[in-house]
Amino acid sequence: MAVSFWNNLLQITKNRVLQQRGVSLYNYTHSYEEHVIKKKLKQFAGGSINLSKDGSGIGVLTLNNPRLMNAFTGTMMLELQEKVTELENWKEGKGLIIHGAENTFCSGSDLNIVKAVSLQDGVNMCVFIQNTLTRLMRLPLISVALVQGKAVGGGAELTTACDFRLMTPGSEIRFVHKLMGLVPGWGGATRLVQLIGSRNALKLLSGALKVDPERAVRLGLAEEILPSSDETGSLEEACTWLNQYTEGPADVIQAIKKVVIAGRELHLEAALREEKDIFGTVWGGPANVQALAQRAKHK
Ligand SMILES: CCCC(=O)SCCNC(=O)CCNC(=O)[C@H](O)C(C)(C)COP(=O)(O)OP(=O)(O)OC[C@H]1O[C@@H](n2cnc3c(N)ncnc32)[C@H](O)[C@@H]1OP(=O)(O)O
Repeated sequence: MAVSFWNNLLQITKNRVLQQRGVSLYNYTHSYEEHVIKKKLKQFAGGSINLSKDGSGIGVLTLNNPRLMNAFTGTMMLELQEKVTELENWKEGKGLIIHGAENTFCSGSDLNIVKAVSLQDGVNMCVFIQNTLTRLMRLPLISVALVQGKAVGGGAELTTACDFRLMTPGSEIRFVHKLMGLVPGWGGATRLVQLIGSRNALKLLSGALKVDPERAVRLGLAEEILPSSDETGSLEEACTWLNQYTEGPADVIQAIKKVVIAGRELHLEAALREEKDIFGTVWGGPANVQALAQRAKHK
């Protein structure tokens, strides 16, 4: 009885800590020191991560390294962390679309890094980006990966850190890790299992299968296949798709995403408590007061 009480308390505390923004799963006891790996990542420069935020609360994050099919260089990993921090603090934000420049999504880690770094640095880079993608997944924004062209390796992993995936005709998601003698390390395997179940995840990873849009929809990995395959058209279509979920005040949309994160990540009792706390942030708020004053009916 006493043991289960303490275990429960430990679990709740752990979950609370993990839910806090910017808190890493790893620290120096895991031989992980963020400032050391950041210095290393600076040595692998190239490409950029661009963020544009519009007045309606939709952000567009562009992976921009088209010469290498938008592979992640070290400086892009650093920039992604900065943009995630900016998005965590975006009070007016409601939604986020992640896409790649020049009509392809992302080919994972820059292979020049993979070739150059030691085992310890490789693992620490993996920790760095896993932390960033965990924070991305927990953003209080509704996020969409717009998959055009190819999402390969770490690029496939990145798609799983978004709430939804929309694919254009002819695009493909492929976990090629096995062919590289690797397994996912950016959190992609864990998230894939949560998204499509362990049997399907095992098939995609062990077969390094090419997942076309039709298969992705069948597996529940993608929501929809967009009609356009051109860059501008598909971005507009992704925005329109997202708008149906982001209509309304930012504080309410953010609260909705937060209760879903709590339900997904916490044990039942902790999730219920968290839900109550989040409820308390919108009760009596402007949107609530206005809806009551208008005697809103929902026919
Ligand atoms: C835990 C992290 C795991 C990882 O992410 S490990 C990395 C996994 N990714 C890969 O192995 C991708 C290797 N690349 C490919 O398979 C193909 O390039 C890919 C993405 C299917 C695209 O094929 P194509 O459309 O035919 O284009 P292509 O091969 O001509 O590529 C254009 C140029 O981009 C380069 N490129 C593509 N992905 C890269 C990468 N990840 N790192 C470094 N360079 C990369 C490619 O070498 C080519 O350059 P070049 O024209 O030969 O000089």
